[in-house]
Order: sequence, then structure tokens, then C-alpha cells
Amino acid sequence: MNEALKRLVQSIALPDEEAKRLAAAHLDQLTKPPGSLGKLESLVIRTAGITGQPKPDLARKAVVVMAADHGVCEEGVSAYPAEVTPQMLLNMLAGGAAVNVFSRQAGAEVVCVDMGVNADISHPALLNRKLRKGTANMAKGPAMTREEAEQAILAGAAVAEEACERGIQLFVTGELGIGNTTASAAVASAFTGLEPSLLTGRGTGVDNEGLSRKTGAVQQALSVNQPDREDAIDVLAKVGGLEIAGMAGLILGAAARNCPVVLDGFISGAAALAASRLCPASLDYMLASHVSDEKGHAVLLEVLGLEPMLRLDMRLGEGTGGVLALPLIDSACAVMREMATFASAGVSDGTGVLEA
Ligand SMILES: Cc1cc2ncn([C@H]3O[C@H](COP(=O)(O)O)[C@@H](O)[C@H]3O)c2cc1C
Ligand SMILES: O=C(O)c1cccnc1
Repeated sequence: MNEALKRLVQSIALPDEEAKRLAAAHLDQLTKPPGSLGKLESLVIRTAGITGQPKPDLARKAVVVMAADHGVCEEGVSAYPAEVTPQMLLNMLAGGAAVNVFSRQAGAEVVCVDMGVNADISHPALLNRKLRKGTANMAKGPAMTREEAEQAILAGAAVAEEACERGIQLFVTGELGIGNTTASAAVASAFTGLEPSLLTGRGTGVDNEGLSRKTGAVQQALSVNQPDREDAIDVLAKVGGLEIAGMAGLILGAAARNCPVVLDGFISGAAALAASRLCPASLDYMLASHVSDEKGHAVLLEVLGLEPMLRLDMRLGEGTGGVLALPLIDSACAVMREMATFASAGVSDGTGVLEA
């Protein structure tokens, strides 16, 4: 691991236990039976620990969409051609993708980052962090070099840091990259040791023949490259993607700044697994939004030990599921700041009504 990456990993602190304790105590003073807000209560306690604020206020939120292309598309692993990556990126920059619609509803910014799209795109709102034009075909050799993977992680972390500097307080992981469910399956299989067939799904909607080609490409990528699961950078370099490494960096960068990171779907899950292997403490900063329909996502969340808030049978990516969870997080935090306590509202808290 290079020095800058080591420093990044070392800068990630454990959650603030005192803020968690204060949040839990405050929740029990609010005008509701203890625990009656269910998972929103554990969510806000975790958020307090992440931010160090017993009553978190996360007004400024961004979904960061990392975009890149994948050499493995040559193997016929997606239902769509690779040209869709730059086309969809332009659509997103114009505000026309699903993630833009949901973000307008949720009051979140969409930040698009070119990590390695196989086309020259220039747009005033696009962050150009292109390290190369797409990865190499991992079924034939390493997707990228170790240095490129490290640079991609650091670039992702820098995006988080720059966004924090201008006031962003919460991140959603988003992505765009035709072929990236194949790379994510390979990354997930490399880290977990689970069979590729358990982690390879239909992505954009490949048919049965496409699915067996895709599973075969994942198996081949693993056998050709032999990634070392103890070495997260080796895994990302050999069978990952530029956007997946960038997302892992974004997660680490957000954690280093005490910001919650809301994970979207399967690709986000693969990036989260990589981040957790680079820095186990980063897991405490991750909130799982939904479980997607992509085969393998539920397993990944289980491995991460994260419980999703939503199950909407979505399989889109872009950060869409993550953005849909933002109103829940906002509501959970608002409870802490706005709800009356038993004392302030003059409501009996029930003590003394029942014999202990
Ligand atoms: C029009 C369109 C919009 C998308 N938005 C996200 N994805 C999602 O699908 C791609 C991954 O699936 P696969 O591995 O099967 O290629 C990624 O771009 C992901 O963000 C899209 C895909 C398409 C076709
Ligand atoms: O789970 C996801 O996020 C997903 C699934 C299919 C295609 N793109 C993304």
C-alpha cells in the first residue's frame, strides 16, 4: 500500500461512542414508547456515532456517480453495448437519468466523476479523474496495474474530501459502467471465496446464454489473474474497475471526514467490501440503503454485516436506491432535533403506571 493510502486508512477513527450514548438516551426521552421507531432508532444512533453529533443534521447530501468502462465487455457480458456508458453519462449530466430525478426529489446533488470512460467527454459539471480509457479485459489479464488501482482509490477519496470542504455532509455511492456487474461479481468472489455462480447475476438483463457467458468470464478472470484476497489492491487491480476502486476510495474519504456513506446496489457492495478490507473501521460509516435484485447483493450485505432499509426489487444502480433512502435518514435525524420530550410536552412517560 502506498504512503498516501496508508495515511488515509490510518485517519479513519472509530465512531464516537459518547455521541451514540447521548443519542440513545435522547431517543428514550422523546414522546413515544421506547424503541417504537424501530430501525430508525438504530439508524440515528449509528449516524450520531459517525458524525459525532447526538442530534445529526445532514442538510447537504451528494450522490457521487463514478463512471468507467470495462474491457471485459468484449466477452459479451452485458445486455447493452459499451457505448452506453458515455451516452448515459451525458444523459446524467443533462439531468435526465433516474438518479437525477430521485436526487431532485430528495434534495441531493449529483456529482459525476469520469474515472475511466472510453470516450472524451467534457462538461463543466463533470469531474475529470480519468486514469485510462477503460480497463483491459480481465478474462485475459489484469484489468489495470496496481498503481492505477491505488490512484483510483486516492482519486475517489479526494473527491469526498473536496466535497466535504464545500459543505457536503453525507454521501451516496453511485456508478455507471457497462460491464460493471461482471467486475463486481469477480471482486466479490475473490474477496469472499464464494463460487462465481452465486454472485453473478443478469445485470442489465442478459438471457440465460448471456448469464453463462458472464459467469464463465468471471471464472476465467479469477483463474487467469489469481487475485490475492488478502491484498485488496491486488483484487481491485486484477478483476476490479476504475469506478469500483474510485467508489472504495470515496467510502474511505467520507469515513475519514466523519461523513455517513449510503451504499446503493451490487456494485456499491463490491466497492464497500474492498473498502472494508482496506480499512475494517470504514464499515462503521456505511449505511445500506436497499437490497437490489442483482444476484449476490443480498449475500454481499450479509458478508458486510449491513441491513438494508429498503427492498424495492430495483436493479438499476447509478446510486438510485441510495438516494431513495435519504428521506428516511432525514426523518430519523429530524426526530432528534424536533420531537418533544415527555418533560417538554407534559406527557406522562408511563413510569409508575405499571408495577415493575
Ligand atoms: C440505459 C442504462 C442506464 C443505466 N443506469 C445504470 N445502469 C447500470 O447498468 C450497468 C451495469 O450492468 P451490466 O453489468 O449488465 O452492463 C451499469 O452502467 C450500471 O450503472 C444502466 C444500464 C443501462 C443500459
Ligand atoms: O444492483 C445494482 O446496483 C445493479 C444491478 C444491475 C445493474 N446495475 C446495477
